Amino acid sequence: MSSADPATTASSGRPRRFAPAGPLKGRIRVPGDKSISHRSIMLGALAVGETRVTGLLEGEDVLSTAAAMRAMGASITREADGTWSIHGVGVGGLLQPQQALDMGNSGTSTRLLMGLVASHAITASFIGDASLSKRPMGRVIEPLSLMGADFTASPGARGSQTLPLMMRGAAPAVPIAYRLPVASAQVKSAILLAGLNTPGITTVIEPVPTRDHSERMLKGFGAELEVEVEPDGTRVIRVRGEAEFRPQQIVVPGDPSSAAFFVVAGLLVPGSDLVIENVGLNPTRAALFDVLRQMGGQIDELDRREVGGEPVADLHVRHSALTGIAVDPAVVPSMVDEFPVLFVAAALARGRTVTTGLEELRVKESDRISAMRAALELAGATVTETADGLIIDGTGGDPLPGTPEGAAVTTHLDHRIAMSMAVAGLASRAGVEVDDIRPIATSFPVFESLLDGLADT
Ligand SMILES: O=C(O)C1=C[C@@H](OP(=O)(O)O)[C@@H](O)[C@H](O)C1
Ligand SMILES: C=C(OP(=O)(O)O)C(=O)O
Repeated sequence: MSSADPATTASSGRPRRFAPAGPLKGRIRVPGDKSISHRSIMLGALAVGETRVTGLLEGEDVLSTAAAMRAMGASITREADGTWSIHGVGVGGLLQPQQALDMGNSGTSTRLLMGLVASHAITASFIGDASLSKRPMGRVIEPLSLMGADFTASPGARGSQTLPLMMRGAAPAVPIAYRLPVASAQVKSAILLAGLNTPGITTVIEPVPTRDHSERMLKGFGAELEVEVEPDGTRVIRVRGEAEFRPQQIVVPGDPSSAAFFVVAGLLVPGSDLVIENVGLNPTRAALFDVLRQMGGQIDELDRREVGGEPVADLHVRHSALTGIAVDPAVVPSMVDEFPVLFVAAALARGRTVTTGLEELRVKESDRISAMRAALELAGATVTETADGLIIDGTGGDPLPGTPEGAAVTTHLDHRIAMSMAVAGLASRAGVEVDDIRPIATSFPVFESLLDGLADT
């Protein structure tokens, strides 16, 4: 979604009603993992020679990353069979972009690319859509400024720590040892990426583990990176700068955050029995499936294997009677994007589900705690909002009433609210009207066609 596109205003959204469905049956394959796709393009763009990527997610967020890396000198093309070919510029070789980098709706693109630019002698302006322009960038501005980068708020910014922002990188940048004040893989990755072109050793101290795709992939490309785990679980990640990258052949596994919508739909819609193939199950990502199993969800892993250095399995999901639980806040980073759809599962469970420790959800594409409270209430669920989560009293398996005639849930340019409420619609009596489904294309462009295909069979 281009930030220059006037259609990004909520008033001109594309609405859709998601109607109750019959059993979901069959086999589907969800697109590639968004986090891994972003990183394949960024790291491929730093390797001299050809990196080939199969299974890349061709969602708008990843395409924003690709456009930005092209603007900074990489050659990135898609071949007819869907393989992506990347010829990079070498670590330290990024070129001055001639135009503002349009990050669309993507926080990952913005924060990770700021990391890359921070240790190059280039200046870049970052712009984004209305949702991204509200999101906090102070969390990367602080460490990257310590490394020597300089940030200037542009006219029109809401504050000094939101887009549009102009940044001037520093070469040489200064290596830092930085303790993450917030559990964020984006902040961790921004610092590690900045460290690649920084002399010496850059250290990130991570008290609460977050997704580790950057660490895995940086090692694969040849960076000298080590992770030390302290007795209390704190991870100390060190990367040596002035790295030389070897181009890679990357196979991107299916995105567990996209599979999540079909897993919950399969659990909630009576009679469903489906297999979702090739789902990435990296332990730093897969906590939703464990939580749903604790609630009584029948989710079996078939043919567990490795794809592109990540654990993968096919997930067999059957309709299940769910029971509410208190979700352990320790799992939050390993399912941070899956809470909106977990709330939908909770709305149909028997008894109460309590979630805590979700402050970070308030600074995603929307405030996902309050957006989901409002959306579920409109669909007839019983929900209480707290400072750091939702308390949901489920129906015990009965469908939700659905949205009243003439009313639609508001998605606030947030793909995960739109898809979660689509799932709620399948498990409702009257259907759920969603005000704007266009944001779904940021992470899951084939969501509707997969859903409609399953419901037809
Ligand atoms: O590093 C990544 O690829 C991501 C990290 C998470 O964000 P935070 O680091 O802000 O938690 C997640 O919400 C986002 O969808 C993707
Ligand atoms: C938070 C998300 O993405 P990003 O931060 O990249 O916009 C998401 O996909 O749910």
